[in-house]
Amino acid sequence: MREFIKRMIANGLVEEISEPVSSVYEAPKQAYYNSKKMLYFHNCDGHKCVMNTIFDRRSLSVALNIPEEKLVKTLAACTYSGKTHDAGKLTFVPAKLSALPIMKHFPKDAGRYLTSGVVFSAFNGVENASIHRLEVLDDTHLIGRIVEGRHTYKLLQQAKAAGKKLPIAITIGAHPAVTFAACTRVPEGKEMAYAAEILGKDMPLYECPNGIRVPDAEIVLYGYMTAELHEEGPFVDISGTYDPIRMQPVIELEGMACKPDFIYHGIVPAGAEHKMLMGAPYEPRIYQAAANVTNVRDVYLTPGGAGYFHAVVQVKKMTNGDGKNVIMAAFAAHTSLKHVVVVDEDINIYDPNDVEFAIATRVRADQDVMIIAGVRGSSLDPCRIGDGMNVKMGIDATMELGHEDEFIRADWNE
Ligand SMILES: C/C(=C\C(=O)O)CCOP(=O)(O)O
Ligand SMILES: [Mn+2]
Repeated sequence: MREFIKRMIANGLVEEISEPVSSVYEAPKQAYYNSKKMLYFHNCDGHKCVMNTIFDRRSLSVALNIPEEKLVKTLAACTYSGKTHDAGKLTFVPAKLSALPIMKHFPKDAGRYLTSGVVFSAFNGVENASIHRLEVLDDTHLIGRIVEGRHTYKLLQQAKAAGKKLPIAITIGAHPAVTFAACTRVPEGKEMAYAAEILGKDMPLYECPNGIRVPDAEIVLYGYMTAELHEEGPFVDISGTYDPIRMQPVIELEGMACKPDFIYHGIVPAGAEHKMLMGAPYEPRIYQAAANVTNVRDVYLTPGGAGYFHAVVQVKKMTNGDGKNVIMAAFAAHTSLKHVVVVDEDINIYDPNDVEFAIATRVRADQDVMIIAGVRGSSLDPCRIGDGMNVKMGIDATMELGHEDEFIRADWNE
């Protein structure tokens, strides 16, 4: 993380704040409304703290060391083949969460939450790394929002079936490539191979006393995810609305390892960094899936769709009907996607007005709109049915092949 912060400072992308700021509401509120730079607080409850580490495509480009215009294509070409190596054991002291500036973000949140923690877990030789929001219960206990059906949930179910607790470790302030990889739905066990491939180097992993391996980070916690359930939430999540109370697994912490003068990383829910980390990792995945259907040019998860629920896919169709297959490919690649629009190469997918132009002039709703009911969506969608069922919509806003002249906008370069 520190090398990345130095590069962001060198790029003029960091605002350093020396005035004292509270971890309760003040720091999150500043990050929410001041999202054009990384915020580096030098006194957040007396600690160093960064927020908005990745807040737009330029900062993502700096973090991953990939030119901005090549991000989606470069990441889509990854094969999750990076190498890691064991680099020894970490030294821990007893866990004490109150020693960290863990933030309370919104007034009706249930309490303080770790929001940048990458949870590493392993069971029967299968490893996983994913970000989970973690509510603070006391100095040594957290409650994790562990979404049903995802990798961590599956490993916990296996541990419980074997009458065991799931060994876990949590990193705070790892390299952004680690966080980005942990936010990506990659094949089981491949998150750190993806991060190492992005970084272009063999990545050291350090062993915790419970056997879990973690990359370098400012703070490392280790312990066990248990079968015990506790109320978790309410909590403002990606949509900016309060996600409701659910019964979720309790995590019991044993140890904590902090770098001297550690830098804490906080992510304000529904802020720019949250939207980038929830959405950008899915763009290469949708790109890969759409590339199996037709010529795909680019993919964008839009901020208006909370960076997570809406995508625009830009293609050069080979045959009529490709648009509908791209819609289905996008929904398969990102199962929390709710609405997707497929457009041609002449549409600027980063300009909502241009996308709207395509919808306004190239869509006949009786033939170009695909409605899918009874499908699993995101548990974070306030209009979900139950805890995740939903209705999805795809819009094929591409021109009819052979009739492009009727749709292309006039200009003076003809
Ligand atoms: C709860 C989740 C993310 C967060 O807390 O920001 C994951 C949501 O997973 P879905 O599959 O979209 O329900
Ligand atoms: Mn995973």
